[in-house]
Amino acid sequence: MADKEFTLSDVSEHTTKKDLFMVVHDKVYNVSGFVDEHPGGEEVMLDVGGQDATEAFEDVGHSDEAREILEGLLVGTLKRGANDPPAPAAAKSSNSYTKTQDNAAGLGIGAYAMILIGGAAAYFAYQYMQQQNAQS
Ligand code: HEM
Repeated sequence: MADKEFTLSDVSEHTTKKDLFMVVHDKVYNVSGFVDEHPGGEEVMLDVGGQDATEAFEDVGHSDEAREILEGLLVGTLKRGANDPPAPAAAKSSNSYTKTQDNAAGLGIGAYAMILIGGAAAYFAYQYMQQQNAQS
């Protein structure tokens, strides 16, 4: 069922709360069962129902958990016709947001490593000096 192909006009026929489809990154999702549970409210889901919701979905910077839920709602792929608008550009806001977090974490680990290495170097230098003093 998940490899079924839909056109944008097929998707646009599912716009009610009980029968709601949306497109995210050229995949078609049946979100009817999830509308009531959506933490962002049903209003926004109904707004993009039957349409390409890629930008709306990415603009919010949804979590990985949200993406997992999305996978469970997959019903098929979008077949773009010659007259259809092109696919929106690949994820931007949410990705750069996660990347910033990754970088911050990376820096954090780097900083800890510096402190550890610096501490160890100071310790050995101190030991060395003690030895020198003891010899003289
Ligand atoms: C099937 C598609 C969608 C799924 C599975 C989904 C799932 C979720 C989940 C799990 C959250 C909680 C926060 C997080 O984990 O990121 C969330 C929050 C939110 N979603 Fe969605 N979402 C979908 C579509 C949309 C769309 C199309 C819009 C918008 C226009 C939207 C707007 C929001 C907003 C504004 C929040 C933040 C709510 C808050 O923090 O108060 N979502 N969504």
